[in-house]
Order: sequence, then C-alpha cells, then structure tokens
Amino acid sequence: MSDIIRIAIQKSGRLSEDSLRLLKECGIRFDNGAGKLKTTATNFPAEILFLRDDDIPGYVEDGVAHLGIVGQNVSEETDRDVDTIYNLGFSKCRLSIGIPRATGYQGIQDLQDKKIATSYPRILSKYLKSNGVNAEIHEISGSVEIAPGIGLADAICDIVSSGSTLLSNGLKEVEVVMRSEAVMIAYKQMTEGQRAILNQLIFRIDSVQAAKNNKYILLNCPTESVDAITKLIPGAKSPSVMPLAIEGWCSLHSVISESDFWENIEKIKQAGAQGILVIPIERMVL
Ligand SMILES: Nc1ncnc2c1ncn2[C@@H]1O[C@H](COP(=O)(O)OP(=O)(O)OP(=O)(O)O)[C@@H](O)[C@H]1O
Ligand SMILES: O=P(O)(O)OC[C@H]1O[C@H](OP(=O)(O)OP(=O)(O)O)[C@H](O)[C@@H]1O
Ligand SMILES: [Mg+2]
Repeated sequence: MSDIIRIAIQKSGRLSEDSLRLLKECGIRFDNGAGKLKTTATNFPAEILFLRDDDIPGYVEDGVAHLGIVGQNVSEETDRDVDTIYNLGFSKCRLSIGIPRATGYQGIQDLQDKKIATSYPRILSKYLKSNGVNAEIHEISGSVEIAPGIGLADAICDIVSSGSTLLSNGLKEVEVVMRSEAVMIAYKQMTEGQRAILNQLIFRIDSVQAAKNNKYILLNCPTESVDAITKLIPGAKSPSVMPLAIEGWCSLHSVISESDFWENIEKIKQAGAQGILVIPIERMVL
C-alpha cells in the first residue's frame, strides 16, 4: 500500500475551525460533513481524524495518527512522546491562575496551602513546585471558573484569552503559568514515505504562513524617492519599479510585513509615496 498520513484535528471546539481552514488553505480537499469522524482527502495522501483534543497527543504518540493539531497547553499536560514540529499561530491564549477579585494578592506565596481547581493538574503542579509553593490541586474537567464562587476552591488555573470569563465570574488573573498557541505534533517513527508527505505539507504551511505575515504593496512615488522607499520595503529581492505616464514618477511594487505594517506605512508616506494600495497575498513561496 502506498504511504498515507493520518492527521488528527479537534472535532468541535476552539481549534476546529482554524485547523480545518489551515488544511484547506494548504489545498487539501476533503468532505467533512456533519458527524463524520474520519475522512479521506481527495487530492492529497492523507486521512483526517476528528477527535477530542485531549486524546490527540496519545493517538500521535502511538502512531494511530501521524500528525495532530492541539494547543501547547494540551500537549504539555498530556506529556506524550511526540515531536512538536510547527507553531501554527492560532488559538493563542495563556494558562493562568485566577482568584476572587476581592482577595488581596502579594505574590505566589499567597497560594501556599490553598486549594486550586484546574483541568491542568500536571502543568500546575510543576509550576507550583518550581516556585516552592505547596497547594492542593483539585482536578475538574470544565467550567473551572465557577469553582471559587461555589466554595469548591480558593483559586483556579485555566485558559484565559480576553479575560471576560474571569471577569464575569468575579475573578482576577494573578499568575501566567504558560502561554500557548496551536501546534502541529508528529509521530516519532514515520516511514520515509510518510516523512516525504509531511515535507510536502510543511512546504505548503510555510507558504500559507508567509502569505499571512505579508502584504503586497503598490504605490506611486517621485523617481527620486525610490531608493528611500526601497530601503523600507526591500521585498524578497528588490521592489519592481515601473515608470508612470507622468515624467519623474513611477509605480513601485513590493511586499510589506504584517507585523510592522503601521510603523512602516507612515515612513513610506513620509518618503514621498502616494496612492498606496495594500493587498492580501494568497500564497508565498520563498
Ligand atoms: N478562549 C480561548 N482563546 C483562544 N484559545 C483558546 C481559548 N480557549 C481554549 N483555547 C485553546 O483551544 C484549545 C481547545 O479549546 P476547547 O475549549 O475547544 O477545548 P475542549 O473543550 O477541551 O475541547 P474537546 O471537547 O475537544 O476536549 C485549548 O486547549 C486551548 O489551547
Ligand atoms: O478569557 P476568555 O476570552 O473569556 O476565554 C477563556 C475561556 O475560554 C475557554 O472556554 P470555552 O469558551 O472554550 O468553553 P469550554 O469551557 O466549553 O471549553 C476557557 O476554558 C476559558 O473558560
Ligand atoms: Mg478537551
């Protein structure tokens, strides 16, 4: 049988939509109709498994799935023997300790001998230990933020993103235990054929990510401004410069990084650019 890789993604939850989108942006086509737990890609040697996220690292450790997309928090908590091969940049959040808003807090020693509710007992216990704090960890699987309000615990350790769940449950964030984002994890003993498929997939993810991190920029500028603008947006090699119908003016095309877009765009304007257009890039192969 020719090689195929099995990719495990979350069936439904915070990671599902972005995981599906990533695979589709990589040009992998498959039918993911409601209720389907396994599907075969029609144009790439892959099967997609739809699972609970907590189960994904175990499946990848055993080689039942060869790749999986999970949060770093889940990967670390489950502590399976897998390779983390790609930081995917979505589902960014932090795992934090929260306490009731009215409770005073001087520092982590205030958690000594307290009871902390969490779905992440392993990560929390490591964190407390490394800070020399001894506390009772009470494991619950969800709705963790409710615990202090119903007298179940003094504090919680759970995922925080906007902070609105903490806020609406009368809690405040006092310690960041870890920062997390979605990662791709891999089975350690893939065949050579599977590794070749993985390399193809990584090449595609690279080009999708590069495209997301950059924008195509077109502008008009006086010819004498070309050098100054080229220094700000050199592009992969150098910008394309074309003469305009008006003497002394040209059109300059390049690539600008998303991360310093606003800072750079100001400088580009100051250097003499006019009529600036910024366009999303679909794919970028460097
Ligand atoms: N509010 C958030 N903002 C950003 N990322 C988040 C947020 N909440 C969770 N995540 C990330 O998404 C992952 C999945 O979260 P989700 O709430 O869907 O998990 P779950 O309820 O355990 O799902 P499952 O039913 O698959 O076990 C988390 O492990 C974390 O990495
Ligand atoms: O800081 P915030 O933006 O409020 O996000 C944090 C919340 O998001 C997650 O829960 P989710 O909404 O996914 O529900 P769940 O408990 O069913 O996983 C997490 O468990 C927190 O409760
Ligand atoms: Mg889960």
